[in-house]
Amino acid sequence: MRGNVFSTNWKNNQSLNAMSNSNVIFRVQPGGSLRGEARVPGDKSVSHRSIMLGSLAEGTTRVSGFLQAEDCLATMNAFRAMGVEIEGPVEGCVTIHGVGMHGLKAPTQELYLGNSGTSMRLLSGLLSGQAFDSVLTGDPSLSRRPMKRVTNPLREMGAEIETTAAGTSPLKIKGGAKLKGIHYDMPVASAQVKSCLLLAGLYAEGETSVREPAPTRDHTERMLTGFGYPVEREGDVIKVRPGGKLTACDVDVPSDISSAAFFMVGASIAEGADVTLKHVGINPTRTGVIDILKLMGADIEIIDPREAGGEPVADIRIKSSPLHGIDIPEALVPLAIDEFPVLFVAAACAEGQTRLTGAEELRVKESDRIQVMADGLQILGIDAQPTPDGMIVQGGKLGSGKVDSHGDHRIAMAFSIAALRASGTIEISDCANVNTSFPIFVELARGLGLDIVSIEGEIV
Ligand SMILES: O=C(O)C1=C[C@@H](OP(=O)(O)O)[C@@H](O)[C@H](O)C1
Ligand SMILES: C=C(OP(=O)(O)O)C(=O)O
Repeated sequence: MRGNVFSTNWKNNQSLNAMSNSNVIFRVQPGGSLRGEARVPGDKSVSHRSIMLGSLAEGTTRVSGFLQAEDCLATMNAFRAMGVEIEGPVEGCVTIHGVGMHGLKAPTQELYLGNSGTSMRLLSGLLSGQAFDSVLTGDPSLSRRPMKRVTNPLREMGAEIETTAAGTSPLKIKGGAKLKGIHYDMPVASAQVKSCLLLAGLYAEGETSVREPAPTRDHTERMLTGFGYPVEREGDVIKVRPGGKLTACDVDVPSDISSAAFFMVGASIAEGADVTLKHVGINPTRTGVIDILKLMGADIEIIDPREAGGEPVADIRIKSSPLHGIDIPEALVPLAIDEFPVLFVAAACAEGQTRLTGAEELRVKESDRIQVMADGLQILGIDAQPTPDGMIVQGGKLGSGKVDSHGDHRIAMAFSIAALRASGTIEISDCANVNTSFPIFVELARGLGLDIVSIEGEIV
């Protein structure tokens, strides 16, 4: 069985991906404003977890608001390849026929996870506890991202995982390892590492506990609880024990605050803007972007806070407002970790200096988000100085020019938003990966008033 899994040709998957990555260029005309109401697509983190826990549950889980984007579809395909029957997605609805904690089947080929760090890191924990072998692969960006942060503690638990010499994927996970619970003090504040270990802990002997150095998104803990699996939290330590079961339930996925963030910044910086974003997840472990923008002077109103599917949600109204530079409090960094590309754009449009520190994690995302954003802002005429763990940005006048997103969805969308305050056209290359988290970005942004088009370009 193992030979079978390990010998399949993962390069096939890679070349398929390379073909679909033709140079999609976003061309955005300067100025204009954003007005109206919109519902951005479902939360990526919650969507991934709904597939994982729904698959391991007993019974049928119905998910609504599921993010139909490449990253979450990669997770879905992985579970289908392990024998789980999943219907959809159709208009955000997915039906998962759970197979129970021990019902996954050996995949007959490598599990290709595209661009998705969340899929790879969470699955590495879950698969370490299975009886069968598996191999996890990804696209060139994911294949460069650090995996020792999960493989080291998993090996401490008894997992048998092979990586490249650099500690990157492919991850070859040997089935049948006897896992034992450990206590792990996480050196970085990472929800992916925490979730990986908690999922491995469901299959380990004894207690698994994880200490987070700062609060990180807690969707795994909330959703495990929602599926009836006991999770304990004592201060900054989260604990699970084996032997429980997951019971299928309905999951209502809120809109992704990380996608909403582009329009929060856009509406703040554009003259005369007034935007309401509907049904956005406002889990306190995700709302750093609201806190940071408010500290910069943004006009943000939280309307009708309520609960949906175990997660707090609200409508969010943002009106244009002059922003000023701040020193971003380090405690907010993990709570806004995916929002810094667009927050750097806010900083470029703010009066005075904005300083980010304590954010070295940004260097190991889909791209080096510190360097890539600083390079692009400099091309647009902004004084943006990268530092090892952040950036110093002097607010100024955004010009025009051609910038490279380096295949990073959040960089592509952040520079699109910058056009609202630019003096000329901004052209962004390598934007195909916007499909990983926000496939309807161009359409939705146009609906709110951004003058953006997506064109096929030559690969130079
Ligand atoms: O757990 C998750 O769903 C995520 C955690 C974060 O990564 P880290 O855990 O690496 O900070 C975030 O950047 C990513 O987009 C999604
Ligand atoms: C970092 C991100 O995702 P992932 O780690 O899942 O690739 C992101 O979406 O910004």
